[in-house]
Order: sequence, then C-alpha cells, then structure tokens
Amino acid sequence: MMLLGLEYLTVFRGDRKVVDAVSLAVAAGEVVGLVGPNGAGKTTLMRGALGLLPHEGRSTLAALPTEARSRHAAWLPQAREIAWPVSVETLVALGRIPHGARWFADSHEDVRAVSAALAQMDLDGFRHRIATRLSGGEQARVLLARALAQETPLLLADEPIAGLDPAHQIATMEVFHALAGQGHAVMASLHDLGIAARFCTRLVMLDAGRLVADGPPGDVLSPARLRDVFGITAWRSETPEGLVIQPIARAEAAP
Ligand SMILES: Nc1ncnc2c1ncn2[C@@H]1O[C@H](COP(=O)(O)OP(=O)(O)OP(=O)(O)O)[C@@H](O)[C@H]1O
Repeated sequence: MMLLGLEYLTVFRGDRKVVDAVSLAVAAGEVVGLVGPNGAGKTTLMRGALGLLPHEGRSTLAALPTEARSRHAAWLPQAREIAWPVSVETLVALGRIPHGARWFADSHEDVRAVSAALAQMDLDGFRHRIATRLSGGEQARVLLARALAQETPLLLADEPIAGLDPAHQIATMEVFHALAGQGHAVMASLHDLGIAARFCTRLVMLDAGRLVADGPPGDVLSPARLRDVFGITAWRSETPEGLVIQPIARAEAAP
C-alpha cells in the first residue's frame, strides 16, 4: 500500500527552487533514508511533502485535509527545542492530540501508546523527569517518542538519530524497522551513510534539489556518487552483517 506519493514535487524557498520536480512513492514496509549533502533539499522536500511549504506538483499527503493529514503522518523536525518545563510523560502525550486527546491523554489507547513510545525510546526511567532538564540526546529521544506516540501510518523524521549515542542510534533504526514490519513506513534524512547503508530498506539521494538516485542502499551509494555528490571516498564491503560503508577521505584529498 502506498503511504506517500510525490509527483514532480517542486518546493520554493522565497523565489528559489530548492526542490526540483521530485517524484517518488513510499510504500508500507519501507524504511527510506533521504541522503544528500548539506543544503541538498532534504528538509525542504519533507516539509513540502507535508504541505508546510508552498509547492508545485503533487504530494498525496499535502493534499489531505488537515485532520486526516495529522492522523496519517507524524513529523519530527530537525530543531530539537523543548519550550516548556513539563514532564517527559506529558510531552510525549501531546503526540496523542491528533487522536482527540486533550492536555492529558487519558483514554486507554492514549495511555498505551504513550507507554509504548516511551519504552521504544528507552525512556521508562525518564517518565517523570522535566523534559527541559535532560541532555541533548535524551531530549531528542523524547521528541522521537512524541512522534512515535502518534502511531501514524507514516513517519517523516529530519535527522532523527543526530546527537544520539551509537546504541540509541541503532535502537532507533531498529524501531523504524519494527514499524515497517507492522505495515508502517518511515522516511528519515540521515547524514551517517554507514547507518543509512545498513538499516534502510531503500535510499533516496538528493543533490542540489534533484533526485539523483533511488533504490537499494548498495546501488545508491556507489563509489561514483559518493565522489560526485558527497565529494568523498569510502571503504565499502559486503559482510555477513550486510553492507558496511565507512567514509575515508575527501575525494580531492584522496591520493
Ligand atoms: N528560509 C529559507 N530561505 C531561503 N533559502 C532557504 C531557506 N531555508 C533553506 N534554504 C536553502 O534551501 C536549500 C535546501 O535547504 P534544506 O534545509 O532543505 O537542506 P538539507 O538537505 O536539509 O540540508 P542539511 O543537511 O544541512 O540539513 C539550502 O540551499 C538552503 O540554504
């Protein structure tokens, strides 16, 4: 089942075309990594797809009425700001608002969803802590838990693992896989190409607003694209654990 369809999506920032005619579809069961250098248009693509920025072309998500959209897709923005000194539990419960919850999510479904999201992000011991008094990575996990608590078919996440320690990065990618296994889909922008190669079912590569590759991680992260798009060389190997990619040097600095 298709959960997101983009047809020639073009997104402007001011009068600049920052995403240029991108077409793709995301189906249930996929963990799609959005990769590309700084400024390639990853955030803009996702915000355009959500209908948060003016766009041309079509996004099936942006075309939904507001309420249906908030029940279909959860959005984790890049900025990790927590404005209010509320408990972790309260903050995560705010994710239930699209399902009709008020300030305190207290239906049986809401309580279950909040508990599940806290457990998924390894936050059981943080339930009653004040969210603004957590470390940067802990706050990032709380905001991810709030997005997960929405239990939407689709999750769009902007650099969801930035600032997380290695174990929590891997755990988060495993949560995405588990969601995909339950028929959801995740699209996440990622800068860690090793993680992207290892944990995504598919990669979409952007360069200067254009989609330049879309497919299995091993195909998308070819030596030529790593050189031409990212300007790097990388060590790559098919291992019993799957594809391993480790950036080594800037391409121009390579011997
Ligand atoms: N508000 C804005 N006004 C004008 N240009 C903008 C604005 N926001 C972003 N841009 C430009 O749009 C382009 C794409 O930005 P975007 O944030 O989508 O990139 P990104 O791929 O998510 O980058 P990063 O990896 O650095 O997060 C960049 O060139 C950026 O400078």
